[in-house]
Formats: sequence, C-alpha cells, structure tokens
Amino acid sequence: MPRFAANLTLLYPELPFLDRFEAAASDGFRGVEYLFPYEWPAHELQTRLKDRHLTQVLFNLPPGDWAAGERGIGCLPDRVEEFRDGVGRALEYARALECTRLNCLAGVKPVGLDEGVARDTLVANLRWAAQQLAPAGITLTVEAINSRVDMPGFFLDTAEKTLDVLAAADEPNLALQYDLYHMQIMSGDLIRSLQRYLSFIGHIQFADNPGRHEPGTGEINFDRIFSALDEMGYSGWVSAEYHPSGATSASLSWLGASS
Ligand SMILES: O=C(O)C(=O)[C@H](O)CO
Ligand SMILES: [Mg+2]
Repeated sequence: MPRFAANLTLLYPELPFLDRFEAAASDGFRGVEYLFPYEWPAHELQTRLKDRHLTQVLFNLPPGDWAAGERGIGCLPDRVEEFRDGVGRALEYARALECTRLNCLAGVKPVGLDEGVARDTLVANLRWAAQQLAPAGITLTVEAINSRVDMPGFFLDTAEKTLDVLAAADEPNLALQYDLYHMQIMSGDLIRSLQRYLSFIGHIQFADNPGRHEPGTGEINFDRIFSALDEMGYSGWVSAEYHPSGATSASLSWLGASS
C-alpha cells in the first residue's frame, strides 16, 4: 500500500495545530504536511516532528494574502519580487524541517491579465525557483486545482495545463502535484491519467468527491486506486487532504484497511 501522510491543516481540526503532530503519529502516520508553516517558529515544528519521528513531506510556498482570497502569486507579473522573497523564506523552513518537497500555487488569474503574460510569468518564476531549490535537493511541485468548485479562476486547473507549464520551465526538479479530488472534478478517468502522468508526478493528495471528505463518502474507488498506484510502482507520498466528516481518528478506516 502507498506511504500515507496526514495533511495537518485539514485533518484533526478538533485539536490546536501543534497538537495534531502527536495525534497523527498515534494514528499511525509517519509523514505529515500542511499548507503553510510560516506562522510558527521553525523550532516549534522541528520539535514536534522529531519527538514523534515524523517526516515533513511537503508545504506550500507563501501564497500572497490567503485571508484576502489569494491562492498563490506564481502567475502574477507585478508580484515577482514577492514570489522570490517567498522562495527564500520557504527554503529556510525546508532546511530546518528537512523537507525535500515544496509546492507552488500558481494563483488565480485576474480577469484583465493576458493569458500569455500570466503563463510566461509563471514559467519564469518556476524556473528561477527550481534553480534556487536544486542545491538543497528540493523538488518543487506544482498543483492542478479545480476551478469548478473550490478555486474559480485558478490558473492551472488541469494536469495537462500544468504539465505544459512544467515542460516550458524545463528544470529537472519540477514535478506535478496530483490531487485526486481536484482531478476527479476536472476530468475523472483517474487511474488512466495517473498511469499516463506517473513519471511527472512528485506528490499525490486525496479526498473523496463530492464533499472533500474521507474515502467512502463519495464516488471515488480508493481501494482500486491505491492498488493501482502500487501496481504502477509509485513510491512517493500519498497525503490525506480532506475535511473529516466527524472526529478525524474515526475517519481513518481506509488507513487501517491498508496497513
Ligand atoms: O487545495 C489543495 O488541494 C491544496 O493542496 C493546496 O495546498 C492549497 O489549497
Ligand atoms: Mg491538494
């Protein structure tokens, strides 16, 4: 079965954030991720990881003003300096947390911004960021996020668009972040698309659809998909990034069934 990680931003909402590491370890997770580390001192996070022998699997580059609705600044031409500062900040945390994977959110394209300008900006930003991160052994993933339900206007909303941008940026430490929930909404045909894009995938996340809750609450056949990932030889992390429909520990029967 795949190596499962817990997304601590979405899982264990019943606990204060810093207590979620302990809870995830007690439930059997060996890896954790979360959206952003930046509001906590790195040493606080380090201690929680070390105490429970957890691997920090991934976190996102700074996304701009999240509270104001920004969802990344990678495609915004007037924010390049801020993007670069954010890469430096993420690198500091990644070093402290021994994290070898960062994710870049492309952002929502403002209506008036030319598509080609947004794409060129993103390609240049990704190339620059990948080059900064490579000496530290860090892979930069780029996630395709559905624009139908969760993030209207998100610039990269399909695996195909994301791969096109990655090919243009053309750096060896760039990879696709494949979130089964978003891809089910945008295209479906999950197993065939995982097979097709396997060599480009650097990280996988999941939630059932509709609802973005745990496996078994929607239409996705997770047993079949997890087996298929094994059959394909996928050896990376697979992170649970869902809103538990009740207490988090009670939502983990998929983990018990698979370990
Ligand atoms: O929304 C998702 O699926 C993510 O993984 C991002 O990190 C941010 O929202
Ligand atoms: Mg995701």
